[in-house]
Amino acid sequence: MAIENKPGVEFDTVFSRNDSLELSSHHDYENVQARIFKIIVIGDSNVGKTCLTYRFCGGTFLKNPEATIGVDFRERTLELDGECIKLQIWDTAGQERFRKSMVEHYYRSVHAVIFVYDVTSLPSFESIPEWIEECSRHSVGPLVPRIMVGNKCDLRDRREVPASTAQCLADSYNFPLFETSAKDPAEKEHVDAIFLTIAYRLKSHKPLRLKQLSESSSRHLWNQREQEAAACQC
Ligand SMILES: Nc1nc2c(ncn2[C@@H]2O[C@H](COP(=O)(O)OP(=O)(O)OP(=O)(O)O)[C@@H](O)[C@H]2O)c(=O)[nH]1
Ligand SMILES: [Mg+2]
Repeated sequence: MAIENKPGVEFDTVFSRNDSLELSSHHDYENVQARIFKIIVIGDSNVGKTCLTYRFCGGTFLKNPEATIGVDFRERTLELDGECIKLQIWDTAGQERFRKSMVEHYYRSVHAVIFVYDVTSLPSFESIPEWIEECSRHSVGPLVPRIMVGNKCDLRDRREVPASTAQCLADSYNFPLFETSAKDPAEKEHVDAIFLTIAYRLKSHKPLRLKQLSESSSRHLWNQREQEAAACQC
């Protein structure tokens, strides 16, 4: 469950000048040096972090997701204005017992942070300041872009968090706010747009170079072992 990088799950995406979106599995990036950016997705359990990241990287709504243990990795390569950029997305566990040994790894060398709450769960929204604090405690610099996402907008009659309240909180931190649904197919392009907003902001930032990819991959393997060990109750 730890490393998800199956063929067919990662999509290459080309953005033309007018930003219209085109998914393609035929682009050959093998010989292209992609800049790699690490994005972590944080928030209470059950808010839809896994479904959102799966929607972005896999293109579909993931039915019956299990609670994330430690972290799941997904990635998607984008071509922005002719430049190849790889977003390496860390889908973190919301449940304390599944994240405690991993927290240091989540925040290390992160390039952007997405805080997710569920618009139908006031407690998940009220937790956002704690997640923001945790992020700051782990020395994530002020220049690292942060955004807030309210998920499950499709459940209109169950909404507990008014958009205006969420906007006030986002404004108080100076974060952009997006509301969306990982489930509603009509929101698919909006989910893409959220990650695209981050990608454009990161384009001018210092990248994690390819050289570091192998180091980072071995860390993932190590993390996987650590998760397995943590999950073992014996
Ligand atoms: N209606 C609706 N349900 C959603 C949406 N996104 C996720 N869900 C449901 O919410 C539940 C939790 O989704 P996950 O993506 O596993 O939540 P998570 O934040 O990854 O949870 P942890 O891994 O425990 O931290 C699942 O039953 C999903 O089907 C959405 O946009 N709309
Ligand atoms: Mg999850």
